[in-house]
Amino acid sequence: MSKHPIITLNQITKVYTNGTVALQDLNLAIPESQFVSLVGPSGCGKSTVLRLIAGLGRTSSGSIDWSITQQARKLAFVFQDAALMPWANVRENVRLPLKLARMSKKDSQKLVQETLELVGLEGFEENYPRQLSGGMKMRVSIARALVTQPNVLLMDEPFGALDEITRSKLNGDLLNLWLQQRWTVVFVTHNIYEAVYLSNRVLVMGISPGRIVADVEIDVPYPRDDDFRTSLLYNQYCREISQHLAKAMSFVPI
Ligand SMILES: Nc1ncnc2c1ncn2[C@@H]1O[C@H](COP(=O)(O)OP(=O)(O)OP(=O)(O)O)[C@@H](O)[C@H]1O
Repeated sequence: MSKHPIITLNQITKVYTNGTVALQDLNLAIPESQFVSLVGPSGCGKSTVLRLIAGLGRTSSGSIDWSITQQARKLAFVFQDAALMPWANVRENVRLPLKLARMSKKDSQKLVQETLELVGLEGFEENYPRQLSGGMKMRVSIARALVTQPNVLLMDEPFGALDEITRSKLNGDLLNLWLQQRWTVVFVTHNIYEAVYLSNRVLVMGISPGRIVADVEIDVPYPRDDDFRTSLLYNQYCREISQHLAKAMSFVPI
């Protein structure tokens, strides 16, 4: 993994028009190909960080610097809600961003099929969203992001609505894909175990104002498997992050 930052957030403050200070003086450098997770109490500004990186909304002060040109930047977003078009089958749902980019059906065909195979959706091309489980819908949503061949993947609690077994399977599959493709990933989750399993680095955010309170490197080689999930080291990382989180949460009125 390159240590060279692809994205640098410099002294970012974000105040929404209603006066909410979502982020204050946030500094963060994300190396190319890093898998970084953001965890923190509800309202600490995790989604705001993702949106600002995506260019959806302006910073109130500070800057976001990229080491690659705007043209070379290919960002894709995955949300918790798969937000599929109910009237279109899997293939057409995945083709949507290419269609919006005015790529012809013929040109997009191979790319769509390759992406469907990559995420394990071969054989489901003709299915409609109502015929798919929650996990399969999320696979379609991921495929729709990957079909654009991004170099930065922004994921906002993508597996938050899934049951544990499905989440665990998708975690493993996502890691395998990342190992092949090495996008830079910024992953928001409320789940510490998921964050530790997936990431090179876990950032714990605090609230009022939103800021980074801990930056923990998960110094464990990939591929990571079930042995890692049951290891002492894994539990130590989870405990360390949980303690940072508890401290951050102690300032949250419940
Ligand atoms: N468009 C907006 N206008 C005003 N306030 C907003 C807006 N979007 C977010 N906020 C506020 O900014 C703060 C940070 O919100 P954000 O959604 O980034 O937090 P989060 O950590 O992602 O929360 P959650 O874990 O609940 O999704 C919250 O207080 C939220 O209410």
